[in-house]
Amino acid sequence: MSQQIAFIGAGNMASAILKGLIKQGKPAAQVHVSDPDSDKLAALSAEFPGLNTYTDNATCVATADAVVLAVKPQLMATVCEPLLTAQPSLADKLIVSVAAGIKVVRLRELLGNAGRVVRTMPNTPCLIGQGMTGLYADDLVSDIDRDTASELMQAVGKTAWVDSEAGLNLVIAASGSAPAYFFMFMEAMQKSVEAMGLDADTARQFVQQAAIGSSHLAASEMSKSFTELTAQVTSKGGTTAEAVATFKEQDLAGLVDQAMRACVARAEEMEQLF
Ligand SMILES: NC(=O)C1=CN([C@@H]2O[C@H](COP(=O)(O)OP(=O)(O)OC[C@H]3O[C@@H](n4cnc5c(N)ncnc54)[C@H](OP(=O)(O)O)[C@@H]3O)[C@@H](O)[C@H]2O)C=CC1
Ligand SMILES: O=C(O)[C@@H]1CCC=N1
Repeated sequence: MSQQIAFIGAGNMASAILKGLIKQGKPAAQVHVSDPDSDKLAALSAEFPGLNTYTDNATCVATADAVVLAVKPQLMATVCEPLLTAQPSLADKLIVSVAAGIKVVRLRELLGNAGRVVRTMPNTPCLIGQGMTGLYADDLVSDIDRDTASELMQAVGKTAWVDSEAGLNLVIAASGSAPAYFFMFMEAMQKSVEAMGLDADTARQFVQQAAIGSSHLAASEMSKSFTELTAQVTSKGGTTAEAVATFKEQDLAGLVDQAMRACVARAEEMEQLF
């Protein structure tokens, strides 16, 4: 990717993607990033000499071929407004949004009918190159632009396209927000064994490594369903069976379903708000 890429916002997601790109060999001089926080920009510049940093978004996008919008959804309209008059026009650039709950049609409206808009939904494991990003674009977006967006997000993990925009809200529930669910589950496990007598560091080490090992096992055994992988652990009359029975009695699956549906409902609500 020999293009000039601009990031609006230097927060978690933008800095993860730009770091991934530069670590993959993209010259820092081809990367531009803007943020109101000059300390954040200085830290990135120190890490990546040659990186172009700005506190003015319009200047940041001026020479860019692709612009990554990585601000909070609540701020998107405010951030886009001054870009409407940017020269050259954003209509000539590929726009990649990482924001939850802002549809392509709204992004186009905010950006003066810019046609080349790709929506993406990454997750925080992008920070260590282990992310998963869902992408969506409509028929107005060319294969070349789709490839550029895929390449961009592959700098920080795996990617998959969804063929309807509503599918991206399901990606939020399944992947974008999902690290939080796993961390909460791990924390609950850690707290429980701590309460029963294990020290905090040891508890974390065991819970964390169990999660890492289980994820890798699932990924290396794609022919097995999660039910089959659970059965592999569950000895008849043994310990796991008791834990699994408790989860079933308390309807863990129902609780997870409720949480996932709440996540999707909020994404849909945000589509009306921002
Ligand atoms: N966090 C996550 O797990 C995921 C987030 N997303 C999406 O990514 C987007 C960014 O989230 P995330 O990276 O977590 O958020 P962060 O708050 O870490 O990053 C947003 C950045 O935008 C900066 N900013 C604020 N105002 C402006 C402005 N006017 N111009 C330029 N930059 C500005 C913020 O600066 P300051 O802090 O100084 O206000 C901050 O550095 C959101 O839209 C979210 O929906 C998508 C998938 C996962
Ligand atoms: O919570 C959020 O709205 C964002 C989108 C997915 C993860 N974080």
